[in-house]
Amino acid sequence: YLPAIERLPKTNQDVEEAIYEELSRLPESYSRDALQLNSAERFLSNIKRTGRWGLESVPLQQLWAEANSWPSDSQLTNLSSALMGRILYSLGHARITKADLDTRGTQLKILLTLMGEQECVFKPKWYPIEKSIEGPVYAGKDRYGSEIVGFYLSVLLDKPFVPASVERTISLKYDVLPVATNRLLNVSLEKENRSCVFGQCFYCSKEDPICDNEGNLLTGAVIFNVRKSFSSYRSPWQRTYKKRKKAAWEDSVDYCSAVKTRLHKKRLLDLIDVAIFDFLLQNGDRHHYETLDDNIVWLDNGKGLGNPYVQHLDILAPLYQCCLIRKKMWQVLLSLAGGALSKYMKLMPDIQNVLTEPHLRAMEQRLRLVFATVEFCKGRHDMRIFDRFCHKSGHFEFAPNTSR
Ligand SMILES: Nc1ncnc2c1ncn2[C@@H]1O[C@H](COP(=O)(O)OP(=O)(O)OP(=O)(O)O)[C@@H](O)[C@H]1O
Repeated sequence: YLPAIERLPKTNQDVEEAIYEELSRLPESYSRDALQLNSAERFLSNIKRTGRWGLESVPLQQLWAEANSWPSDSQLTNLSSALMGRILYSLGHARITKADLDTRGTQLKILLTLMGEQECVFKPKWYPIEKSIEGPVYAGKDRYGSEIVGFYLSVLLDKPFVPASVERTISLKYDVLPVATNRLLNVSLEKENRSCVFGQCFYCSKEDPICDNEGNLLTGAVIFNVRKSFSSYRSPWQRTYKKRKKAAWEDSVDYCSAVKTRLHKKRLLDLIDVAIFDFLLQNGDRHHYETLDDNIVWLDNGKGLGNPYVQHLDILAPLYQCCLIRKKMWQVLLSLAGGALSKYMKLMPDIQNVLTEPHLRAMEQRLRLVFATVEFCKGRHDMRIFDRFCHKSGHFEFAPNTSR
């Protein structure tokens, strides 16, 4: 055996190999029977409260007013609201009264206004859900299902920072173009007798429009548009998006010490929370992050669910380079072990339309990789580092040993 110091990984590749080694001997305790998740149970029972989606009639204006009152310093979405089911139902069914270009971001999206004056973002379905996206983690166009599964995953993680998101099938021909603004009409066309929109964005082109199918229908994600302004920051773990050029974080195992000098601890722990969420979802394109009242909001989750046969462990770099995790996040992750993640994901509304079995299995495997990463950190560092958590005051504290 090498002395401990010589066994310390020198590159990120060594770290990833060490994590896989930990995975191969992950303690049994990480496979214990699934626990009951109170937050998810509450969410599900609220959805079912008044029929499948909460069909009792509440005026739409009142409903949207409620949803718009949620975003604050502690949440974007009130996951325990009794009106949640009704809001999801309305996102999926309320009449579209206006449709406009959404020029934010780099990918095609449409800004819909629903009856009752609620704006939402429509991200279309570009691929069948079974399609595996090859190439780098950021390859391909948005996956609409990733936005929806991202919302459900935020429920399971008890992190209310993802806007409500549902699957919806609309008709460009009958629902959208008749109420479209001129600027949206200007970027629409007819192709082989079907209505299409090519939009206006970095990756938009007339040659690559999104179109109704032969039945004049188009499926996508309808995402509640949060009426707040966010501050945007470059992620310290941003990729270079160039094959031959590595980012600083990819080149050094000790990268986190530099980040710690620039960011306060709460922000760092927030970034680690998001990295875990992104890793589970395989959302590897968080080049920037946005905050509301100093909390990171988990917007733009459309690059997940690309390839269920690849893990992209480097999305977890903030965790394995800093070896810090918020205590609450850790406890929630433990409660998802032993199959609870799959069990609750399968209970989410219409999940089979957006999440395939291979993707769900991949999420389970990634959860185990998160556990293996924590085991790696425990082996490499003093256990107290891993046990650190953050008080509201922003100071690190040492918690009692939480090993299982
Ligand atoms: N549901 C929403 N509520 C409020 N703002 C939103 C919402 N969705 C997107 N935005 C805003 O629009 C911006 C662009 O959206 P998004 O990141 O989803 O698009 P994108 O095309 O994937 O962008 P990029 O390619 O730059 O990642 C976000 O950074 C955010 O500021």
